[in-house]
Amino acid sequence: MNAIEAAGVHVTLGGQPIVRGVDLAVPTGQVLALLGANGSGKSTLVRALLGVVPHVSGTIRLLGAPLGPEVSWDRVGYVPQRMAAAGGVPTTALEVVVSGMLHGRRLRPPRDRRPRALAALDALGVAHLRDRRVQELSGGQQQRVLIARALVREPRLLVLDEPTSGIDLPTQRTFVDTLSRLRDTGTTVVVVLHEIGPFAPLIDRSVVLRHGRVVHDGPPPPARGEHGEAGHDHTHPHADPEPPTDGPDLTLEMTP
Ligand SMILES: Nc1ncnc2c1ncn2[C@@H]1O[C@H](COP(=O)(O)OP(=O)(O)OP(=O)(O)O)[C@@H](O)[C@H]1O
Repeated sequence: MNAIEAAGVHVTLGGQPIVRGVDLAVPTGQVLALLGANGSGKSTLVRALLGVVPHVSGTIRLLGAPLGPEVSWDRVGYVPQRMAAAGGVPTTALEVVVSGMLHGRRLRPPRDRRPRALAALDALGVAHLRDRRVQELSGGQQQRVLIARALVREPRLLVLDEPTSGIDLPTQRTFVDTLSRLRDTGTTVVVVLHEIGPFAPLIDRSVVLRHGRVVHDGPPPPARGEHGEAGHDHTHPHADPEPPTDGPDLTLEMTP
């Protein structure tokens, strides 16, 4: 079975086409890296796949069910790129992680919530921050709390949007180890990255977006330091050049 099955997905934001006809089938247990320049549509695509932003056309299935209430959301973990403003409500790191155990059909956290949340924080090296307000944590610390919130669900599908931005290298390695263990249990992982970096040993497949379209789908590009190899320029955080804005796409894509 495919953990994600998307066909012909188009997303429009602010009147602009951002995702332009993406087909993506991710088999259960695969670890897929989604790469592309800034603005190429990576975040928008994963948000559409999870129903966070609407798609204007195409079909999406997650864990075998059409996007909607039939999806087993309790088994889907999502780490957004940034922590949404908590609206001034004081929330501790532990409370944020406990919230990861809630979903539409379980509005009360399980009895063992505290040890489970603490174990998840500990796996990311931030157990000592459990009682701190997340608003007062650094960006990297907040990011680790968000990852812990996604892991505590024991997801079958885990989607991470640039999870290691603002996280130091030793912690990135610890996180990659945690992900390896998840992969060994058959979890499907989709991770948006700028650089494959320490993730290299984990990645089974890479998909590169450009102007909201898939321009590469296959083995991961070579690691850093191999400049000049095919695919190299797509994996760096340069801005995606302005896409063609009018007329039939095909013609304009070919305009020099
Ligand atoms: N809510 C929105 N309204 C209008 N345009 C948007 C909105 N959100 C994103 N965009 C535009 O969509 C394009 C793709 O953005 P997206 O965040 O998906 O790219 P990305 O590949 O994830 O980039 P980055 O690597 O910088 O995170 C950008 O040009 C962005 O300005």
